[in-house]
Parts: sequence; structure tokens; C-alpha cells
Amino acid sequence: MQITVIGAGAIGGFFAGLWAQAGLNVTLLGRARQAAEYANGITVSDAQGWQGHGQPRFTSDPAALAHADLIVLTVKCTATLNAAADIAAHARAGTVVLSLQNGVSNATDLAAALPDFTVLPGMVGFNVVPTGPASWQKVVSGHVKAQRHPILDQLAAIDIAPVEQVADMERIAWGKLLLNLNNAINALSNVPLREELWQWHYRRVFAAAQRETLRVLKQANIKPAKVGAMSPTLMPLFLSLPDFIFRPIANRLMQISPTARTSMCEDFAQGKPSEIDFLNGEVTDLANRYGIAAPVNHRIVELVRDAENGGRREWSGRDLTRAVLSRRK
Ligand SMILES: NC(=O)C1=CN([C@@H]2O[C@H](COP(=O)(O)OP(=O)(O)OC[C@H]3O[C@@H](n4cnc5c(N)ncnc54)[C@H](OP(=O)(O)O)[C@@H]3O)[C@@H](O)[C@H]2O)C=CC1
Ligand SMILES: CC(C)(CO)C(=O)C(=O)O
Repeated sequence: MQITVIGAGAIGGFFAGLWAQAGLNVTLLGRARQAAEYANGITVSDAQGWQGHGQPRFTSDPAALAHADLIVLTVKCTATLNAAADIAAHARAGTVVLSLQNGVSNATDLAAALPDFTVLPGMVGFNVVPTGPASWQKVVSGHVKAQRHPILDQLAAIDIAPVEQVADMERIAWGKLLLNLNNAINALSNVPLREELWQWHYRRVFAAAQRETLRVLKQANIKPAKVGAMSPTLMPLFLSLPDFIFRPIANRLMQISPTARTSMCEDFAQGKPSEIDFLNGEVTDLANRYGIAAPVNHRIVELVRDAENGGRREWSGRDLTRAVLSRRK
């Protein structure tokens, strides 16, 4: 049974290393420039002190997809269709493709591009950061979930990040998207996740984006699942609490290491296009389809696009609140 992970970044590097150290047969399909970095395997760890080392095969040749029994896609949403073209060109028809990406539309897009393959949506509920070359650490508590399929049984019992199989991923994907509404705020703040969430002004913007999204989802009759420590409807209330109440409760509910940053913050740092269209952009698209306004998410999309085009990147909580919330009407 061969697993090929496409994308040797944070999520791909972490899972390829984790699964290889657990004894699974793993190939990591990355870019040619990454070959030297991954030549001696991958160190994986968590923030509680666990550490392991795995040695997946590294290749930058998509022809290697011909040997895969399970393909795990860990590229950014902006790269999904290019990766799908590689899969269509090289992998065997019928191969299972698991998307471990954020957003709600990757699996649908993949299924449309790969009609002869079995596509499974998946969700990674935690954050991964580099701790050195070919060295990845899980720095936020959380789970991995995926659409049920027998081929995933081999990933179910792996410590640190077991893959839980579920019957319906749509509600879970929307539950995760509610958390990912913070990715843009974190990127625009340009401070680590914990430092950002510890500030009421940033949380106000996050809560407003969530409230608006919950209203849109209600119209669309989508009931987002609980993905983090709290139900989706309680989250905006919790985020709106003053710091002196929020911080001690948050400390008990979630582990966020001081180095954690959202993946969009990393995109900004590396000058890569962000996934904004697949996160807050999904909300504004859905709102448009139902003829309702989503000014908070709309404004956040605008600010991220502006930052990507050279505009302001380091927003204080107060300035961001003013820029997003004062123009709501
Ligand atoms: N980072 C995190 O902690 C979390 C990320 N996620 C989600 O997981 C997904 C992956 O994110 P992340 O790991 O951070 O992304 P990264 O940008 O760190 O890694 C993606 C890698 O895939 C490479 N890539 C893109 N297309 C191909 C291709 N066709 N063949 C081979 N390699 C390719 C990219 O190379 P290049 O840059 O050259 O294109 C890059 O090295 C995203 O949807 C993200 O939102 C979910 C939870 C947490
Ligand atoms: C941080 C986390 C886990 C939730 O926002 C994430 O999904 C990301 O960084 O993209």
C-alpha cells in the first residue's frame, strides 16, 4: 500500500514524516528545489515534547503518482487544479485522492477534474510550523477528520494525529472554515496566533466575521459542525469576552504554542497568493447566491487583496476593527 503525499510544505511534510515514522510506505511529491532539504528524512514533533523521525521517499517527478494507492493532497487551494492535472496525467484511474486542505470546495473541484478517481474530503484541525529544515511541529491541539473509506483505516491508529473517519464532511468543512475566518485577521495582524487571539480588538473582528457567516449559513440551510473546543454558535460570544475573562478560559480549552501562525500568515511572509477566495471569499459568494449582504467578510477579502498587492500588512487590532467594522452599514 503506497501513500503519495503531494506538497512538501507544512501539512504535507508533517504527515509524510509522521506516517513514514509509523512504518507506512510513503512518497512525498514536492518541488525539485526541496530535494536536498528532504534527503535525510523528516523530523516530526508536537508541542508536548513528543518527537519522531521518518524517511519517506522524496521525488519531484509527478510520474511517481503511477505507483500510488492513496494520494493525499496538501497543496494550497490555489494549486488544487494544477495538482489535479498531475494526478489525471499520471495516477491510475480509481485511485483514492484525499484532500487535507482548508476550505469547503476542494473535494468538489477535484471530483469534477478527476471523474475517474475516488475523491475524499478531509480536514486538519491543527496548526503545523517549521522547527528547522525538514522538521515540522504540530503546535495547536486539534484532530484530523476525513470522509469514511476503508483505505484510510491504516491512518486511524497513528499517534499524534490519527485520522478519524466520518460519514459527512460538509458540516465539518464549514465548521473548520468558521475557524479559518481568523486566518486573514492573523495575516493582517502579522503577529503569532496566540498574541493575536489574546487581543480583544482582533477577536471582535473575528467574532463579527463568524456571526455574519453563521447568518449566511442559516439562509443556506447549512449547519456547521463543532470543530474546535466550542460549538459554532457559542464561539462569537466567547471571542467577544474581555481579555481578563477570555484568556484563562482559552488557556484551558486550547493549546496554542507561542510560535503558531496561521497558514495565511505564512503565505504573506513567503509572498505567496493567499487562500482568501477559498475562506472568507466562500462566504461572500454564498451570501451573493442568497442575495444577502456580507460586508464584514467582503471588507476582509478587500484588505487581504490590498495587502497581497503591496498594501498595508501590519494592522493593529484597533485599526483593523475600524477598517472592517465601521464601514459595515
Ligand atoms: N499550515 C498549517 O498549519 C495548516 C494548513 N492547512 C491547510 O493545508 C493546506 C496546505 O497548507 P500548507 O501545508 O500550509 O501549505 P504550504 O504552502 O506550506 O505547502 C504546500 C506545498 O505544496 C507545493 N505544491 C503546490 N503544488 C504542487 C504540485 N503540483 N506538486 C508538488 N508540490 C506542489 C508548494 O510548492 P510551491 O510553493 O512551489 O507552489 C508548497 O511547497 C492548505 O489548504 C492549508 O490551508 C490546514 C491546517 C493547518
Ligand atoms: C490555524 C488553523 C489550524 C486554524 O485557523 C489553520 O487551519 C491554518 O493555519 O490554516
